[in-house]
Amino acid sequence: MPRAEKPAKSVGAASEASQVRASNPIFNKTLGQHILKNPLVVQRIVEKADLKSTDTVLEIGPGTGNVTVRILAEAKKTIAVEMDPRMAAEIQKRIQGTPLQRKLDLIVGDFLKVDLPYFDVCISNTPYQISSALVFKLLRHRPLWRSSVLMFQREFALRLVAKPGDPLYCRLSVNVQLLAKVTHILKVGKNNFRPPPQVESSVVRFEPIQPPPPIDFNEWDGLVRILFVRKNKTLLANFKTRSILKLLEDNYKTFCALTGRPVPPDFDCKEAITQVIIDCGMLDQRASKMDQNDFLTLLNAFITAGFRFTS
Ligand SMILES: C[S@@+](CC[C@H](N)C(=O)[O-])C[C@H]1O[C@@H](n2cnc3c(N)ncnc32)[C@H](O)[C@@H]1O
Repeated sequence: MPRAEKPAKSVGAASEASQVRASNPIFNKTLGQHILKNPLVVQRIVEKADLKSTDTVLEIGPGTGNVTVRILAEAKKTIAVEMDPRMAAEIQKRIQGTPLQRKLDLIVGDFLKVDLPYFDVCISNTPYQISSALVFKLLRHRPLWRSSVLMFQREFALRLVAKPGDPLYCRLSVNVQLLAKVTHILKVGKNNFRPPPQVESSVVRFEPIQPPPPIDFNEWDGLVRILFVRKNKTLLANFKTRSILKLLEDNYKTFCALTGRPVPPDFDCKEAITQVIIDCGMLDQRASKMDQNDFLTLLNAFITAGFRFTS
């Protein structure tokens, strides 16, 4: 994987960032190349990342470097992963011979395929076509980082932050909120980009939950997937025999005992929840890995997904 050369130069000040101008390449829409042309939006994004001068920043898709030069001016080091070699050449040309050059480590490759190094903060005007995979790659990266400030298509951003009861609440919301605190921080209109995309955009800030919840993420995702796929089904219709209900009830009581959760007087939900647990191979001893908050998030997801709990 080629990396940018790093000749020794002195560290630059913030004002130098604005003097380093981009040229005008032909943009490839299939790679999501919509360059942020409004310096005020760039500034807001970088401000929201609360960078320290000691930080190593990961930038995904630096493009021609409009965001990169700002980050370079504030952080100790920037690792930028860019898939398009033409863009990588642009950014190298842009900072060549400036004090910013020695602080950039440019990786030319697909973000979804590269091994990520350590970083404190991630900032990106993301390529929207890989939004979901990008988010989960970041959230499952170890060691965990401090925060990420990322631009997405507006609807995707709203799904990230949606709460139970919101029509946009979905598997993505449940899974992301299990792993991070997510906040919508800025709406960005189409005209702030060149060329303008067809959709509106939003900036979202992530702070990972530390320590990460002690559950197997793939098992958890399996549960949530079933919740949303079976939307509007009557759960009791899924039970082949009534005898299974006794088994499920025992499982549920074990689960409550293990997690210190009182068994609710209205017991309808437990059948549904335990069924999901069983469907995913998470019998009582596996379920004990979930804590009460995880369980309640799951319960909320269940109800929001439109399950009816009676026959
Ligand atoms: C929306 S543009 C952002 C450009 C620049 N950061 C800005 O805001 O002006 C997305 C950038 O991500 C790059 N890109 C697309 N897919 C990528 C991938 N899988 N890995 C790394 N970079 C990618 C594109 O070439 C493009 O430069």
